[in-house]
Amino acid sequence: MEDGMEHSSGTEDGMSERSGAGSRGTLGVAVIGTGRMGADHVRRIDEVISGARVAAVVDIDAARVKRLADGIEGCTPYTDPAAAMDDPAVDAVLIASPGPAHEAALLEAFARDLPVLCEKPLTPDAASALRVLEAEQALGHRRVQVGFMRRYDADYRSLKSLLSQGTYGRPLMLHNRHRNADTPPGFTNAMMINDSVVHEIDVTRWLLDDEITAVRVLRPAPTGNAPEGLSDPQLVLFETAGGQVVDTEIFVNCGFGYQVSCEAVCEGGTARIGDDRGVFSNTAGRWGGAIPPGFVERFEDAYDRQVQLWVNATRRGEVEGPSCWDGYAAAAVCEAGVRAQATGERVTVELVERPAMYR
Ligand SMILES: NC(=O)c1ccc[n+]([C@@H]2O[C@H](COP(=O)([O-])OP(=O)(O)OC[C@H]3O[C@@H](n4cnc5c(N)ncnc54)[C@H](O)[C@@H]3O)[C@@H](O)[C@H]2O)c1
Ligand SMILES: O[C@H]1[C@H](O)[C@@H](O)[C@H](O)[C@@H](O)[C@H]1O
Repeated sequence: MEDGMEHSSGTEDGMSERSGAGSRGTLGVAVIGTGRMGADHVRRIDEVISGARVAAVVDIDAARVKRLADGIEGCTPYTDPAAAMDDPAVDAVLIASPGPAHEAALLEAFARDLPVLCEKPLTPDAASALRVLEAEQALGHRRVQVGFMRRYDADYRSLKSLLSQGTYGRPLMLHNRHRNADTPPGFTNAMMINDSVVHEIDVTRWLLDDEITAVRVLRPAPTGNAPEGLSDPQLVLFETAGGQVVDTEIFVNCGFGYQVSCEAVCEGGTARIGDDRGVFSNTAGRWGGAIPPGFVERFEDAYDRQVQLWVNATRRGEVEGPSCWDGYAAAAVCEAGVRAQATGERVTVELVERPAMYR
């Protein structure tokens, strides 16, 4: 299989510099944060991914990591990320703690020159993302792949290749829809941008190969299904440096399931992904298909491919995929988006000059 997803012992090529990794032939991963996403990555590395194993699990919830580690051979539980990274069985780190905890874990990984797959967002604001970007530059080489997993989804990859090949001519606009059935407790207006729209920020930059320069947010009358204080849905508008306009409907309490779609409007036609997944049926005077309940089901293949390609690249001693620059640029757009949301104004995005390491 192209991405090396089948179970096999794999070949031994260029592992991380941590002693012992090469001779074991399998990448020992510490998963930091074992909640919804981290526990799913633990299962994925344990059951799906080839060439890697879960060497350590880390969470501030000691009982949780003990339970998880008990079910995995050779896996040690930790409550302190730094202690896990000092474990000689750990060659690489997957960060799946909440966004505000990412910076500290990233800096600990840099201090040990360990490769990292960091769940989105890189960090929750532009200043901390810039500190991470500068710390990685100080190492002199890339260490981080950011978990913008939509870049690994088959539909998004098809759309990207249509746009790159110019099949429909120059792209003029993107129309995105991003709907979640409901939100976890404590979900805020800022999280609608930082946690949810951050995916559209990344796919916009990636699909159009351009930076986002300004953001506006419109807030229609909210649904009665949203928790008190949450302005849901919202319409987020981006302008790009090349003059394209991108709209994103973010609706995180739509109630009926998980839907993500993207339509590119180009000079010579349009291309749309995300509407037609799975079995299409006709029965009892109705037609239609199923809507996945959540992101885990919708993007399962993308998460698998993202982690497998990270493991493959890491074992070759390389770093691929979304970079700290992508994480920083997304954080800067998010920050502008949160300001635009609060003020109703058009807010411009300020970026530092792109360092040579990320060109
Ligand atoms: N790519 C995606 O589609 C996707 C989907 C969901 C979540 N995420 C991202 O994954 C990350 C985790 O989200 P989640 O939904 O799993 O959150 P969660 O709240 O379910 O889990 C977070 C876990 O981290 C632990 N934790 C908190 N602080 C910690 C620290 N300092 N060190 C170690 N562990 C700590 C918590 O105890 C909890 O078990 C976030 O960055 C989130 O944005 C990505
Ligand atoms: O953290 C999650 C995750 O990133 C999902 O992919 C997204 O659809 C949700 O809106 C967000 O809350």
